Amino acid sequence: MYRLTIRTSFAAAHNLINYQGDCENLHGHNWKVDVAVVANELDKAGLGIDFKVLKRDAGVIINELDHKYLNDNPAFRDLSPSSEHISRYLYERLSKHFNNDNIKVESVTVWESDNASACYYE
Ligand SMILES: Nc1nc2c(c(=O)[nH]1)N=C([C@H](O)[C@H](O)COP(=O)(O)OP(=O)(O)OP(=O)(O)O)CN2
Ligand SMILES: [Zn+2]
Repeated sequence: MYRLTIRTSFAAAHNLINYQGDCENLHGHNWKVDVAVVANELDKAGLGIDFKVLKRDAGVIINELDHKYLNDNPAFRDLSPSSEHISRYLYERLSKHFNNDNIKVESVTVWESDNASACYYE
C-alpha cells in the first residue's frame, strides 16, 4: 500500500456552538487541510494517483468553504463547526469523490493553527 498526502488550505469564519468561552464569538482561521489517500497499485508512471489530480479535485471541494461563514453551511446547521466536524465533513465529501477500487481516502487532518489539528479517519 502507498500513502499519498497533499496539503491545501482555506480561510473561513465560524463560531462554536454549545461552547462557553471566546470561541463562541465570531472569529476566523486560516485552516490547513492534509488529505491522505492510500493506493493499492501504481499506474505505468509509478503513481497511485497524480498529485495534480488529487490537489485539483480536493481543492474544488475544499474551496467551497473558502471565505465563507461555516455556520451557514447546511452541513453545520445543527453541528458546531469545530475542526473535528470539519475534518469529518471533508472526509465524507472527499471519499465520495475519490474512493474507487484502487484509491481510498484514509484521513483528513484539519489544522486550525500551527499547533492544533483534528483528524478524521475510519
Ligand atoms: N478540540 C477542539 N478544541 C477547540 C476547537 C476545535 O475545533 N476543536 N476550536 C476552538 C476555537 O475555534 C478557537 O478559535 C481556537 O481556540 P484556541 O485554541 O484558544 O486558539 P488560539 O489561536 O487562541 O490559541 P492560543 O494558542 O491560545 O493563542 C477552541 N477549541
Ligand atoms: Zn475557531
